[in-house]
Amino acid sequence: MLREGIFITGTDTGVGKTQVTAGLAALLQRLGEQGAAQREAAQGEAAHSEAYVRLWKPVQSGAALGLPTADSYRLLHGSGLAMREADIASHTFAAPVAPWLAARAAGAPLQFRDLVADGKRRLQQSGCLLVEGAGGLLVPLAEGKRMADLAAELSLPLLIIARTGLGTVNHTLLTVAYARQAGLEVLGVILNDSQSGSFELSRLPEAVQMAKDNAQMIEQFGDVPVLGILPWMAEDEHADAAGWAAWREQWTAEIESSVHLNVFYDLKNRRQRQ
Ligand SMILES: Nc1ncnc2c1ncn2[C@@H]1O[C@H](COP(=O)(O)OP(=O)(O)OP(=O)(O)O)[C@@H](O)[C@H]1O
Ligand SMILES: C[C@H](N)[C@@H](CCCCCC(=O)O)NC(=O)O
Ligand SMILES: [Mg+2]
Repeated sequence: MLREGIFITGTDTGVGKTQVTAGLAALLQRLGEQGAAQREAAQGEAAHSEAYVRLWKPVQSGAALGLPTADSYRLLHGSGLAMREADIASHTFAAPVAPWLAARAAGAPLQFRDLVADGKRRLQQSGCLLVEGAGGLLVPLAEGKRMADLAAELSLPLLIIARTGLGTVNHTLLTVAYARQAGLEVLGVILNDSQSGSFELSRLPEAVQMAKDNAQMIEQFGDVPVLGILPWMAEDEHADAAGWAAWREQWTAEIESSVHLNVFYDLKNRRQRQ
């Protein structure tokens, strides 16, 4: 059974939360469908589709619904989930700044209790809710509230996305330390090459070695699992449906071969749905 929900945060904005979340959603949904099809074939029943994964971006800033650069758009097309873009993002603001500020600039301040109620309602629906924050854990979200407060209020464990290169060790250890101080469970870290600028560059032996060394230091000094290291693999925001499907296939294959997925499953505490 997948966990009820996971909060995907990052060591910074632009580290690849959206890209990794979209790929994870596509992969976990496919694995859920494959498992169900196998069980149903074994029981001689017809296969039926179910939502094993759902996506939520509580607040996006620097975006407009329907624009290919919006996180909601990239989450939808990158995952291929059967959701509507407007259902993925609860609030969308134009200003490319922290949600608290973007909402104020739009004259529509965010109410933390409404965000929590929205999250609780979504968690009650079937499937694992993958929640993408904006920026990192301490980004201002609502009056007196930061991104970490939403994860804490919803009792969601964290997945931390971080860069692969120099500087990531400090940023990641700071994020882990703050999360634990705030009482948040950290499932693990994924190092994602969001900066190389070319597929080949990320395969350079020195870059690969640095990512591996960084992963080791993060595990040793942060006492936290690094679940995988993902290479540079650019999306094409302007792709058509077939283009997105082809990208998903490549990106999910990369995630499946590079990331330990065990921590996303909870065999003990979940109610049985099948
Ligand atoms: N593995 C990767 N290969 C190539 N490009 C990547 C990769 N990961 C991320 N990118 C690109 O880097 C940019 C930043 O990534 P992304 O938007 O996913 O970051 P984010 O952490 O979600 O940021 P935000 O805080 O704005 O939500 C995007 O243009 C994205 O397509
Ligand atoms: C505009 C960015 N892309 C992002 C908000 C990042 C806020 C970062 C604030 C900070 O840490 O200085 N918005 C979002 O993820 O919807
Ligand atoms: Mg994002």
